[in-house]
Amino acid sequence: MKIFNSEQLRLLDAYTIKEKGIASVDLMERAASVFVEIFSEIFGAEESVRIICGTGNNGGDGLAVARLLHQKGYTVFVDIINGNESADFKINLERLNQQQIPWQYVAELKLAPTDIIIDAIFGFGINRPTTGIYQKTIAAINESKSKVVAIDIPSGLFPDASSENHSIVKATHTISFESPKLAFMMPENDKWVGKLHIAPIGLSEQKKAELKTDYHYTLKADIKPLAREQFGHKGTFGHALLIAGSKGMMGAAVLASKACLRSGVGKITTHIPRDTAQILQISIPEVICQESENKSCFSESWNTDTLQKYDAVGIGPGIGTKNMNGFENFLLNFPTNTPLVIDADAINLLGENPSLLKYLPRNVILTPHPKEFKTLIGQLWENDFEKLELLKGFAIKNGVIICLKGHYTAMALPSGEVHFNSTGNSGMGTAGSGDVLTGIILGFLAQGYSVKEAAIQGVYEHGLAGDRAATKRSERAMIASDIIENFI
Ligand SMILES: NC(=O)C1=CN([C@@H]2O[C@H](COP(=O)(O)OP(=O)(O)OC[C@H]3O[C@@H](n4cnc5c(N)ncnc54)[C@H](O)[C@@H]3O)[C@@H](O)[C@H]2O)[C@@H](O)CC1
Ligand SMILES: Nc1ncnc2c1ncn2[C@@H]1O[C@H](COP(=O)(O)OP(=O)(O)O)[C@@H](O)[C@H]1O
Ligand SMILES: [K+]
Repeated sequence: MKIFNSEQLRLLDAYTIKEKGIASVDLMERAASVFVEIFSEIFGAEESVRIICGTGNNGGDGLAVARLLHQKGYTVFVDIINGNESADFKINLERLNQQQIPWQYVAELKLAPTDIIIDAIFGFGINRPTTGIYQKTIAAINESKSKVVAIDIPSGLFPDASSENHSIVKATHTISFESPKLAFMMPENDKWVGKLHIAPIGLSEQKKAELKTDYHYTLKADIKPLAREQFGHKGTFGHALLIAGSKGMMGAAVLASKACLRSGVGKITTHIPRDTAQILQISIPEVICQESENKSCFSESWNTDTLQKYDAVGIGPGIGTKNMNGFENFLLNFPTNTPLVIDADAINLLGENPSLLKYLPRNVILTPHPKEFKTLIGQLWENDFEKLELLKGFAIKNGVIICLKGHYTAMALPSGEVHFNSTGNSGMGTAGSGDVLTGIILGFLAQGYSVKEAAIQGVYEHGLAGDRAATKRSERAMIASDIIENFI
């Protein structure tokens, strides 16, 4: 799914009205009814609802929502912050009056206790930080004990730029129309957005396909697993090489190897430090163990020919950062066309010696978490929008795919595209989850997925397995092994 900016959403709105010949107020009605459908699945009619509206189209949505909830039997009360009224706002105010739904203009909002507040002050039309009565109202909403449901976007939040230090409504739920806003993908905005729901309102599919954006949100429909050939065998489903582990960190090698096998790969060889094979072999009998001649996981006898025998290579989980020479030697000898996934300490090694970046082969995926990303680029960022620009810049400059892990893992491609992942949960914030991801991506690469498919689909399926694990156990109790067990 594409993520559109506010300008594009306005275009889509206008085009849909023209193409489908529907009045803008009817599109507003559709948005309001989709909102009410989702809202009423979450909250019952016994809960009292106060709807706080601006006077633009977000406020108009609020008025239409008030009327539809009233018709469904909810007790509603509307507060309006006086301002320039949009045409569709005016129509909806008239409709509200016809139904005799109580409302008032507010000068200073004194909130009587209510179960739920619906926030309809500003939508994507916000163009400057909120001040005055708007700021005061937002503060009153945030200080109330009510649950808060934002229409389209929490009021005050900029959809396409950083809103640091602005006054913003703190929503428990955000029901957003048609596509998520870029701001929702940023960890710094988690506290405002709450649980995100996407509500399609039927904007023009043709126009959506035409409009170009760098930003995408991966959903089930975007996932196209490779067909498994009926006559295929372990020799055709790919042979992966994983370089992982060090003394005390063999669990990382175990988790990544097992996840790689579960991803459907034909064979995996796991290259580990000398005298550590027993741990791996007892944990996973299916793995081919290859011990290094030395105590690090880097072999001195590797050359391009030996590495070329594998369909894909993964390096990093649990390797430590002691052997820069070994890593350098590995990269210098790495075959140009073999896909490679680089994780964990291998990323830290690259960060310590950026001159090695030029030796990266063609098909590379890096999977840092934010701390590793900081080490890799050697600088910090002011806010998450700046971090996103740095991520894009890194992918473009180095011609690699880089997956910045987190709640909405961001995958930046050398083309400048960024794909945000929609699956996964906070239960995955547990040691070893990242090793599992490396194993899955490696397995996908070895089976013949392109680097783009392996990154996007690997991250999606990793999150999906994490969501299944959380359902069976709980976000609190699940551990990384549960992600592997729930990969199907
Ligand atoms: N996709 C769509 O295009 C649809 C949009 N709809 C709704 O329309 C909303 C956008 O409506 P509008 O463009 O009318 O804009 P808003 O309702 O978000 O804001 C209204 C106006 O407030 C003013 N404003 C901006 N920042 C301000 C500030 N800090 N202090 C005071 N005034 C400020 C601006 O002039 C802005 O146009 C969406 O978020 C959504 O809720 C829906 O009604 C239907 C379809
Ligand atoms: N709150 C969260 N929501 C969704 N996914 C998460 C969350 N926390 C962690 N994850 C996922 O779990 C994995 C953790 O990786 P990482 O930090 O490298 O762990 P480790 O180093 O312990 O293996 C990443 O894929 C990340 O996207
Ligand atoms: K809003």
